[in-house]
Amino acid sequence: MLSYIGVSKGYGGQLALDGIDLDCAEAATTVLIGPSGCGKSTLLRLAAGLIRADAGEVWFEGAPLGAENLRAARLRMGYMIQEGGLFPHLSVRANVELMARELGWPTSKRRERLAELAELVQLPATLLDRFPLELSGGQRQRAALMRALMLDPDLILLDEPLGALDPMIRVELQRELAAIFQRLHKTVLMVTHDLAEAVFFGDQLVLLRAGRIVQQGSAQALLQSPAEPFVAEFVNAQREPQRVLMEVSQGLSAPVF
Ligand SMILES: Nc1ncnc2c1ncn2[C@@H]1O[C@H](COP(=O)(O)OP(=O)(O)OP(=O)(O)O)[C@@H](O)[C@H]1O
Repeated sequence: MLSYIGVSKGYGGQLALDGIDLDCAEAATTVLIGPSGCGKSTLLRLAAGLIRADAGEVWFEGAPLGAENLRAARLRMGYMIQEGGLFPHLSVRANVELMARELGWPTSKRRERLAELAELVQLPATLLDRFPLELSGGQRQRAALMRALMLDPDLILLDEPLGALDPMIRVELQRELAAIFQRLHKTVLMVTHDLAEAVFFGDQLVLLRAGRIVQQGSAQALLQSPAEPFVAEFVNAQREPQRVLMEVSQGLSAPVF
């Protein structure tokens, strides 16, 4: 569904990604983890076509992403950037409905989808007519998630989607989202700083360091057979590494919080 083939990307002469080869399998969730600045968001931006690789190619649905197919591809992707990226001059409703309006969805269809998504992310209907600055950080994040899901995309790109949520809503939304992704066979590429969340969502975990993939595979492999000392260091730097390890060994039956 989405593949990176020998992808490198630099900003102003500084290499942010260095020869990335990665396959994000269809109907599976791939989670990018790694220290700040290792290139996670850059991988999402490349998939969304916001930036172009200096070397290598990004393939989506069997074709390399390029000027000629980008718009059509983008309509099949939902992308939630870090901090949400809502337009400040538009209400939540207008933000979420933006692309659906542009595509000519009738009002009834837009309203129906909006209500469905508001229920999913537990955003009270009374907040839909507010502007982003009139919401809390967690409410903004939920609105941004609604916008990313509005067109029912095949590929969902999520950059720290649940970071600003309070723990209770976060756990509930994790469960709901994971169930939806699975039920609707969504292909998801997600960034999180939280290893427990990565383990919960990820069919495949990809650990990056300084623009390179250090290890990729199942949570079990990553946690129980680290490819190099850095992997274990990264795991041990988490808030509760033992708990994450224990949950993994018990079969990932529940969110590890
Ligand atoms: N627009 C830009 N101009 C210059 N440098 C950039 C730009 N965007 C990212 N970088 C640099 O590229 C590297 C990778 O950035 P990226 O945002 O992909 O990292 P990240 O892993 O998502 O980090 P974080 O976890 O902190 O969000 C970093 O060193 C960052 O400073």
